[in-house]
Amino acid sequence: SCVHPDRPEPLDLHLGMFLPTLLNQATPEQMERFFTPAWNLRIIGTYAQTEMGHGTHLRGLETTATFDPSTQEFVLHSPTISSIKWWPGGLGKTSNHAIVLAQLHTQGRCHGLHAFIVPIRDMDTHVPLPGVVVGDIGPKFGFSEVDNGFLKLEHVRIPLDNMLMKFAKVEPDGTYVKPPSAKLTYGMVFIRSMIVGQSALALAKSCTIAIRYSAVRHQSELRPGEPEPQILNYQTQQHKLFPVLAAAYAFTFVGQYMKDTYRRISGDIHAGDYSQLPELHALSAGLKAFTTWAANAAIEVCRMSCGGHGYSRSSALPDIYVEFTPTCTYEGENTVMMLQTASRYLVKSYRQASVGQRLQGSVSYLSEAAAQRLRPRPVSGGAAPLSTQDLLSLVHLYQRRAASLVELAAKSIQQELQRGRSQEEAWNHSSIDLVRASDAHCHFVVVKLFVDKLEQVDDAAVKAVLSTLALLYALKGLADNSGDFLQAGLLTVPQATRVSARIKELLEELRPDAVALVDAFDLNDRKLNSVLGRYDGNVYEHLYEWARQSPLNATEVHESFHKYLKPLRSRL
Ligand SMILES: CCCCCCCC(=O)SCCNC(=O)CCNC(=O)[C@H](O)C(C)(C)COP(=O)(O)OP(=O)(O)OC[C@H]1O[C@@H](n2cnc3c(N)ncnc32)[C@H](O)[C@@H]1OP(=O)(O)O
Ligand SMILES: Cc1cc2nc3c(=O)[nH]c(=O)nc-3n(C[C@H](O)[C@H](O)[C@H](O)COP(=O)(O)OP(=O)(O)OC[C@H]3O[C@@H](n4cnc5c(N)ncnc54)[C@H](O)[C@@H]3O)c2cc1C
Repeated sequence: SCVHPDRPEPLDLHLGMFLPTLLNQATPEQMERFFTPAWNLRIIGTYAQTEMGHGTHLRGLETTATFDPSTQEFVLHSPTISSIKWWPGGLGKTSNHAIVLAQLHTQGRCHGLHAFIVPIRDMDTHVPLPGVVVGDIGPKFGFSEVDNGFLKLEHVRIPLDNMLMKFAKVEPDGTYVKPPSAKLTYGMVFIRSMIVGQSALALAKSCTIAIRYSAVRHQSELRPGEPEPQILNYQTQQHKLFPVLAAAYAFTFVGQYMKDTYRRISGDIHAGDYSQLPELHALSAGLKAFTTWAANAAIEVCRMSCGGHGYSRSSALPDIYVEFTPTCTYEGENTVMMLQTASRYLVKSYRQASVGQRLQGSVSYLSEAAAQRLRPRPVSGGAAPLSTQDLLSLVHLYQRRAASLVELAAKSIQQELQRGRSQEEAWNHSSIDLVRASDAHCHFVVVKLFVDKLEQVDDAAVKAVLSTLALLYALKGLADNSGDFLQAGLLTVPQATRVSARIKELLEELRPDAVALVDAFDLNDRKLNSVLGRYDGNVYEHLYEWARQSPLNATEVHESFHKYLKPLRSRL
């Protein structure tokens, strides 16, 4: 539950990053010395990587760890104001240790970022240790339950074996031993993989609340003289909420896939096979960005679809938004993650496929596209016939859109180079296309995984309704991104018109099952914590009860009347 907290907590980083980083990067001796007491909450730790001046650019982090062979110690230091560690969760007041990422200096050379366990508070008194200046960074957009903190280290000494040495090592004489792969020290793949499941949970909660409320809320007049209809009967309300419902199912399946893939590949890595790490990094970075951006926007759609009561904290939707939205920033800012997937994986794979290499994994379609490019194009050149009913043909359409946008980005870089720009400038001047390519690749992966999952469903009725959701997810994505498909020659204007008509039919088909489909998430009232989303639908009575509990209603006449209003009146 540590990486799927219902509400942010000060121990999230201890459970979600400090312990997993020890598991991934500590030696057996260090596990003994640190993991056991950390598991028993004697040691409470955080993951202190980001500094005031750098969060994204890891190579730019300034904190130093300089090895002193005369005392067999590292000296940890924050050399500048911008090097002060800034943001780590639980750092301000809760943690007594931190895994500090610092530039390792030994024998006069810098060997880049490595992880060090630094005690920061006395284990008994909790007073900051000598050379440690630590505190909370102040109020934030949300996460008020978490003491995100700052940490300034003033020549703090720690023993040699406080550096996490499962991969890289420093010998007692200061000799640096390289890790088997420089990429192993990056980490963060675990949390990014878990965040995909968090996106699914945020969507499931939000659409459960909004769809249940839309089934009990009656408003306006559909047919003159008839009773006010459920707002869920309005086509616009269905058009807002049913694609979110479909995405909640889609991301649930992607979250499971991401977790399984993380487990499989990290197992290989522990066995010394690093070959799949690039795929895991690219997939976790891209899907973390894709699903959090989509979920972030969808939570707001759900809130606004509940009208005024959606803006009340009683709906829980404001809290879901405030707690979810930083996932677009932390654990790798989304744009940067999309660029990683494109530049470090998709374009590299495109170039390998272009010289005939057979690709594996989620980019195997780029080999197919490369082979296609070598075959003579059909004279018609037009878009293939479009079936708005056949899921496999829609998966293929998404695959071709992704291949087309990866090619467009790769060609943009080529054109920029031909204009005489440097490598770096050529990439920067193609970064909008690179992000679009990553987005299209991730979208294809999500649609494909959704359709693949249907093959595992035995119950015919369940398979039918999930297929309707998958169709809606795929066609809505097609409609929302019709420009990409039209530009790639994968869609014609008449076909786009048919897609819009089919979406309306699907909304109508889903209407009878909508409430059952959110009940199927099985999110109990305690977990939802929402008056609007109550399972019993008894909203108004509980809304009134909730309001009466407001602290402002503790007295009939609030003290502000006597303190401010009355004196003000007497002066007018
Ligand atoms: C409960 C939990 C709540 C969560 C609270 C939030 C916690 C946090 O936010 S912790 C801090 C998160 N911070 C980040 O994620 C930092 C994001 N920035 C980065 O990851 C890096 O700066 C990055 C990747 C963008 C660029 O790094 P840089 O050193 O320039 O690497 P770059 O040159 O792009 O790539 C070098 C190689 O490493 C690979 N690589 C990069 N990152 C990774 C990784 N994480 N894993 C594996 N490989 C990686 C690249 O694919 C590339 O491989 P190749 O050489 O084969 O192409
Ligand atoms: C709630 C919360 C909790 C956090 N918890 C932790 C924690 O526990 N531990 C920890 O170490 N950190 C933590 N962080 C910090 C977080 O990891 C960083 O904020 C995040 O990595 C983004 O880095 P930054 O803040 O420097 O933003 P920047 O990288 O400065 O981003 C600002 C803008 O610059 C753009 N940009 C940056 N680089 C590039 C590029 N190469 N190409 C194109 N555009 C670029 C970004 O897209 C963005 O639009 C937390 C942050 C938040 C909000």
